Amino acid sequence: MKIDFYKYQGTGNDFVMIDNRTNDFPKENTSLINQLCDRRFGIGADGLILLENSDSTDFRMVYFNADGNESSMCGNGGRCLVAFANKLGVIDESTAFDAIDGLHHATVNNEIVSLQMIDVEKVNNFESHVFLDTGSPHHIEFVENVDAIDVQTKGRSIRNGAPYFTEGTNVNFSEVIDKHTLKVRTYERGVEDETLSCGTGVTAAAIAANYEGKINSNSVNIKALGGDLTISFDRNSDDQYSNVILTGAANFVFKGVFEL
Ligand SMILES: N[C@@H](CCC[C@H](N)C(=O)O)C(=O)O
Repeated sequence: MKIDFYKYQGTGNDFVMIDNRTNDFPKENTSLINQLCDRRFGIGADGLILLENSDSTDFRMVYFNADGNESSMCGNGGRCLVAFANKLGVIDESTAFDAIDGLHHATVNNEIVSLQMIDVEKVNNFESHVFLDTGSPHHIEFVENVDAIDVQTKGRSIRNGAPYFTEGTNVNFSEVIDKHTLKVRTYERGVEDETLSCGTGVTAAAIAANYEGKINSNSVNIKALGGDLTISFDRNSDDQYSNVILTGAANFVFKGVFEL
């Protein structure tokens, strides 16, 4: 069987996209997904995303990390999937779709996608870090010089250590550039490496910075290794945030076919 795929990237976080409205793709085949995402033996990507039919919205997002396992929400992947749905003609400029963490609204215009993320219900503040869930779990540490951090080594040890253990977490290191701007680097669970950008991660870093009073605005500019993003939000009460919108470029790279 031949399967068409499309490669997309959102600020350097890259994905294999498959239109699975026919349900032909064998999504229980973890080693196949892992191999398709492999940068030497496959197409190469941080994750693989299926666009599937939904009963109540325009489409459903099914996300797999590069290790082949289905995982929690991917913000950059969601933005890329919206651009893909637009390219396929499934949606026009605005959409509502289902993902593992619930309903998402989004708009796409000239490859710029704004994606509404889930509301944040709780921000857990510790002496050395902040932990919160923006659709995926994120540990955030604020540092003086993020370029000097060994994200691979430090991120991996935090991801596997207490209190996260086998379920793990994504790990973000963030430097405050000014009252509106953060630089963020992320070690991603399931990719088990630093990625060039992580949508749910930069969203978590922006909210953590607002919560800790490190930024004083409800619109935050993010500098990730792979490009720039913005996050806006409303702070409803002490640690509850809604209307969280992640905006940035989501670009088609190339398309191809593989054979099963
Ligand atoms: N790259 C993503 C996050 C993907 C999920 C993560 N690796 C996990 O398993 O928690 C993003 O852009 O949010």
